[in-house]
Amino acid sequence: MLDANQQKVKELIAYCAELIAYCAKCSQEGEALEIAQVVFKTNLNLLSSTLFSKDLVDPFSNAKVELKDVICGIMTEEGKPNLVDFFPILKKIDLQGIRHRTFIYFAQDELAKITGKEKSIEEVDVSRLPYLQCIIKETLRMHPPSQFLGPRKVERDVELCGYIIPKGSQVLVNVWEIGRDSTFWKDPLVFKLEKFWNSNLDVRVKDFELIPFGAERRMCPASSLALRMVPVMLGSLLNSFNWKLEGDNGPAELNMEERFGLTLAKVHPLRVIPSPR
Ligand code: HEM
Repeated sequence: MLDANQQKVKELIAYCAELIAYCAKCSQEGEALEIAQVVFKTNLNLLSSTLFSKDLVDPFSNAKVELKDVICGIMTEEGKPNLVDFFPILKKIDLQGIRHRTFIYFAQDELAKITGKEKSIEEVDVSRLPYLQCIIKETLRMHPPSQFLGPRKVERDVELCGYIIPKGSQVLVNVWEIGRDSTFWKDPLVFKLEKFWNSNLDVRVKDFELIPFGAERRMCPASSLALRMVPVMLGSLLNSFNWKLEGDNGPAELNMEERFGLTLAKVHPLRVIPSPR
C-alpha cells in the first residue's frame, strides 16, 4: 500500500511527463521558457486534481497563469513592511563560479548514470542522487522560499545573545540571514555544493543553521512531500535536456536579485532554452 505522500509523488511523476513534453516542444522550436511559470502550472494541476479532480491549466498553452501573478502580487504586498530597513537587498551576487558549473555537469552526469539519460526521475532514484540533493540543499540555503518564520509571540522574558526580549514581543526568525551567516557557513555568499557533500546536515528539524521548512510545532506540514517532489521535478528536467540561458549571457551574468515578500522570488524570472541531450 502506498502512503498519501507516495501516492502524490506518483501522480506528480505523471504530471512531470506533461512538463517534459512541453519542454520537448520548446526544445524542437528553440524557444525559451520561463521555468517558474511552467513548474507552477504542473504544481497547480497536481493540487487542483487533488482538490477538484480537475486540471486547471493546459501545460501546452502559452498563456500566462494569471493566478500566479495574483498570488505573487499578494505575497509581495503582504511581505513588504519594514523588511528593507533591516535586510538590505544584495543586488548582485556571483553565485556561479567555474567550480559550480563543473558541479552542475556532474549532476547531469550522475542522473544519466543512475537513471539512464533522458529519463524522468522516479522517487526510488532520489536517495541514489547525492549531487542532486546537494543542489537542492544549497538552493534552499541561499534562496529559502520563506524568508521569515513567524511572527511568534514571546511567552516570557527571554535573554538571547545578551539582549532581553520582553514577554509579549513579536519575533520573526530570518531564515534567509541564517543561511548566509559566516558563523555557520564557509563562503556563505557563494553557491557551492561542497558544503553538503559528505555531510549529514538535515534540512528538517535537527540542524538549525538550515531551516527552510521551519522547525518544531509550526514546521511546514508538507516538508516530506516537498522533499520528494522537488528532486523528482528538478532531476527530470535536468536529465531530459541541456539548458541554456536565453540571450547571450552566461551563468556568471545571471541576475539573482530577489524580491522580498512573504515568499522570495527572482526579480527577473529565469528564462531558459532546452535542447536535446
Ligand atoms: C520547498 C518547498 C516548501 C518549503 C521550503 C516550505 C516552507 C514552509 C515554511 C518555512 C513554513 C512556515 C513554518 C513556520 O512558520 O515555522 C511553511 C508552512 C506551511 N506549508 Fe510549506 N513549504 C514548502 C512546500 C509546501 C507544500 C508543497 C505545501 C502543501 C502542499 C505546503 C504547505 C504548508 C502549510 C499548510 C503551512 C502552514 C503550517 C502552519 O501554519 O501551521 N508547503 N512551509
